[in-house]
Amino acid sequence: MAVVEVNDVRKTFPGPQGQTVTAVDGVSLSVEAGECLGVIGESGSGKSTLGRLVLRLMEPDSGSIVLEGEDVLALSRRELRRRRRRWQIVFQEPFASLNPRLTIRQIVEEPLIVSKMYKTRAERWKKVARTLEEVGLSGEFLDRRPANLSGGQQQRVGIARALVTDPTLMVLDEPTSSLDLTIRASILALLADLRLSRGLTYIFISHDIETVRHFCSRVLVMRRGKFVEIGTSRQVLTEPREPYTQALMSAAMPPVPYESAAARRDSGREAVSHIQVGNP
Ligand SMILES: Nc1ncnc2c1ncn2[C@@H]1O[C@H](COP(=O)(O)OP(=O)(O)OP(=O)(O)O)[C@@H](O)[C@H]1O
Repeated sequence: MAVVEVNDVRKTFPGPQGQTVTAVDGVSLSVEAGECLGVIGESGSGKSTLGRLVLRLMEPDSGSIVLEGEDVLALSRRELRRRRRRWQIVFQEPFASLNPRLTIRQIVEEPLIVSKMYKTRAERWKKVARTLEEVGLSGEFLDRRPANLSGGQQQRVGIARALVTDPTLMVLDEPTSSLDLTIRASILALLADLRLSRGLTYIFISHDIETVRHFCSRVLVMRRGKFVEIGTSRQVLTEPREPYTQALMSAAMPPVPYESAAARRDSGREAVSHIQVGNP
């Protein structure tokens, strides 16, 4: 079943000199349950705008967006708020996306309050602690504030905040690009494990072609708001049809190694040799 069906979506913004910037220009895509679709393209190609449109965090000018069979654009604000718990986002800059005045417990609890998932605070706090544990943060983090955490820990909180409402779909908007290389690997390993253990569907937005190659089964290439090509990562990133994709690839960075727990189990190795999957 397709979790995401986007058809001919378009979004314009007023530009700085009074002109119109077309950020997303007639893009269509679909994502199957449990799949990870990578979205790549150079800076300004419309990837983040597309990610926000899919979750209706901004309104498209035209097109249709269907999530889990629901016409998202037909939902009232109230209905959308209720459904939001199933469709979440993880942002690029964890610190900027976390309210510095709140404790980690309050930050991760907030989506539960908004979605009215639990009746009592005790139930919510239990769920918050369980979710933080799932992303590798122990109870000692509950009463800390974002500024007292490392970048990797902050992004784990960002992931916990998205995960706490038990979503089916997560848009990951460059979730590791602000992090150091080794920390990046451990966050990617966490995201890969969560996808398998929870059966999550991901839209993974990234500049980093090698990460997308390892992380996603299919990839969509965008240029200046437009769809360039889509296909399996193997096909698009080994034998790209479009010259633009070839050009992107020739500017690509070396790979970030990571290994999911499932891959480690499958290969009979629990410990990871080339990266630290810890709690940076
Ligand atoms: N809120 C906004 N107001 C005006 N213009 C915007 C807004 N958001 C995005 N844009 C413009 O839309 C275009 C696409 O931006 P977008 O951030 O979606 O691209 P991107 O591929 O995600 O880039 P990056 O990789 O740098 O994050 C850019 O020209 C950008 O300047």
